[in-house]
Amino acid sequence: MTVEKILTENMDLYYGAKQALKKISIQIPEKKVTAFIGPSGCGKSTFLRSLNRMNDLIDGVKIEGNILIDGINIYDHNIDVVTLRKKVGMVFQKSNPFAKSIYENIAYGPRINGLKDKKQLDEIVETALKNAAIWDEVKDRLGDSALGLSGGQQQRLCIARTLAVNPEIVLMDEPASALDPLSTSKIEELIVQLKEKYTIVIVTHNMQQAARISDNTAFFYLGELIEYDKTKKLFTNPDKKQTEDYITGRFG
Ligand SMILES: Nc1ncnc2c1ncn2[C@@H]1O[C@H](COP(=O)(O)OP(=O)(O)OP(=O)(O)O)[C@@H](O)[C@H]1O
Repeated sequence: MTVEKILTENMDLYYGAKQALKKISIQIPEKKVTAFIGPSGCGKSTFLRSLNRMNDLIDGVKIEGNILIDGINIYDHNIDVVTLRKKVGMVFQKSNPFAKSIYENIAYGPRINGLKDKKQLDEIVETALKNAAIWDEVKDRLGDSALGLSGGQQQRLCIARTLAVNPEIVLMDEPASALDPLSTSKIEELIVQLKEKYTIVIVTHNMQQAARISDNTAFFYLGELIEYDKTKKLFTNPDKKQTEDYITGRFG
């Protein structure tokens, strides 16, 4: 049975006077990978960022409609955004490790949440690095700078850093687009493993990637959600002509 984790109803988003998202209604299931695809500028990242209120940081953004996570409207006035962002973590296109050791990158989040016990921190660091499939590559050099890792390793480190604060949802904005094919396939394998424990929502420009790793795919175009279905169905037998034109490479 699939359990709904995220639900939006008639969500509109404006940057000043410009409407970037129009009446987005979607149900995103728990512990699955959901991919957002569509041409550049169609609103995928904007929508993704709305799911942990990252757009709050941009002046002039206005949101209407509902965004519910576990049935709770995340834009309610009594929502604590810091707690929300712990529950809904985010990984960006460009890996952004801190200029600190590998260990400190992972321990940072739990520490600012008040954890001081060295043994517990060690355990969290190890588990997060294992869950992000990078432990074996770094276990003998946890004290080295994270900046000495390869691009693909840095991205898995950033995923580990996100996992270390125990999120339930991980939002990923083109997490592999800056990586070589081998690192990309490692990230893809990792994403498929992560859905055992986490709800994953990923923006990708790469349709093959969406087809390989996601359970459900949403196709956005000009700020609208055109079609949303099981990935297999959407890529083999889409209902809408615009979806078909996009996935067959006729535009975008
Ligand atoms: N901070 C901002 N201020 C004003 N307009 C913005 C801002 N961020 C995005 N937009 C606009 O909102 C629309 C949607 O952009 P968004 O980045 O969400 O699209 P996208 O589908 O993720 O594109 P890409 O695939 O190129 O990243 C675009 O027209 C963009 O110019």
